Amino acid sequence: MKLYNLKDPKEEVGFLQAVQLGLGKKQGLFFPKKLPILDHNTLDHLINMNFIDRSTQILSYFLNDEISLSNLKLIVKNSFSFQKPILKSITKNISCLELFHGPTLAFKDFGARFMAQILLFLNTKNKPMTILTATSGDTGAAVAHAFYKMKNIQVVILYPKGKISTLQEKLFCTLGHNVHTISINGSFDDCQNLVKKSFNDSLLNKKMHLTSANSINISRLLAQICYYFEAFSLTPIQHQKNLIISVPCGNFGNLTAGLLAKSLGLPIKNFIAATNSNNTVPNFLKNGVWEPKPTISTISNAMDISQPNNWPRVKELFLRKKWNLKTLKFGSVSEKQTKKTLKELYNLNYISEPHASIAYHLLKKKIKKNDFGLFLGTAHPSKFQTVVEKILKIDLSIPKILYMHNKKKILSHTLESDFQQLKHFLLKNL
Ligand SMILES: Cc1ncc(COP(=O)(O)O)c(C=O)c1O
Ligand SMILES: N[C@@H](CCOP(=O)(O)O)C(=O)O
Repeated sequence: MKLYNLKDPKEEVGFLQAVQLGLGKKQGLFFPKKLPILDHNTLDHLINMNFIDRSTQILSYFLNDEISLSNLKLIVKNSFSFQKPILKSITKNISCLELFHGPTLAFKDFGARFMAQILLFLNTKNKPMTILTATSGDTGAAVAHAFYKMKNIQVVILYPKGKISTLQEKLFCTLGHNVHTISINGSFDDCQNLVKKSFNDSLLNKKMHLTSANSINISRLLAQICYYFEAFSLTPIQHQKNLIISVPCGNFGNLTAGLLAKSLGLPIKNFIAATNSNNTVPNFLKNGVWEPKPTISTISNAMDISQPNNWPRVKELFLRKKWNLKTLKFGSVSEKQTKKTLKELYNLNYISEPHASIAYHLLKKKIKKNDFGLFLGTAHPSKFQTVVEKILKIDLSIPKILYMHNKKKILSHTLESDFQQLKHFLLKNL
């Protein structure tokens, strides 16, 4: 697959090169030159396949010029070697697609583990690499666990100090070995900007061979396409033609993957881009003005992002497919409404968490009479134990992985949101 740089379209790279580079020149994102389209028969056939075989097939439409089908199958098998997505019925016409049954209890496991397997496949020449990643809570753990103790790989994770949940922090900041965690006095957007500045620094790049495991990296997004096909396949057949998917959005990687699935031909009727009060995209879709404001801290902390990184990819896809951006549904949900919705879901016998509740609220608001709606369950409620227990006035049972990590000591360093400080730290300690 050839990809071009959205900021400098003359820069073209292959997929394996894009994975290693992360970002292109001028901090531009890579985007596929060709967007495969599947015919009805192929789609029907795919929908009836099992998750691993289908995912291999889907990824092969993009990657068959660089990875053989048998290698790809092995990569996919090793990446998605955990519980596949589950559909939980909430009301007559709304279900939750739970994507949080992987090793770190969030949807990020799909993309992070796929990227790790791709690098493992590539790393035949024992070339050392440093994975530099920013997290607002869940990417950090998924990346740390996917690359933990991997030969020739160092992982550096930046996160906003005091702005992620305790259990999220424990899950990736207690590992040690090749996983280095740094809490930054700032927001997630500050962390993401530090990552981008590092890519621009020739000394850091030369010494550390940097790449990113954020959704900047195209490998993350390709892997995430696969569970949209699973969502479709799990949807009762009579509802498949009226399927609406509500996506809780932060960096907009998940929505981009869903739109890529649609661009392949998966007949998803509509998407809802659901944000918390960090509403740069809803405001843009409303009035056409791109005006990121300072990041606001909310109880859906993993979505506290005001400069969503993948928006240029969403815009490019709409342009390339000649889709009208006005057809994308959207909304921003307040803290008060998020809490109210979490209680509402609980009264429907479903324990959720703030991110998915935001998606559910907007889905309920926008769904039409004959539609069938899915909202994405992006993280396990127990990752937000304190908040969920306080709002619902219940005790949550905690999965073993969180319980084990919670007993361990946090190993993070703290830095200011200052590139020179970070650069000095990296050159000295890694
Ligand atoms: C639990 C949860 N929900 C939603 C999101 C938003 O996803 P995206 O950044 O792909 O828009 C994130 C983080 O990204 C998350 O961790
Ligand atoms: N919400 C994310 C933020 C980073 O998003 P990514 O998809 O670009 O890695 C997180 O949990 O860290």
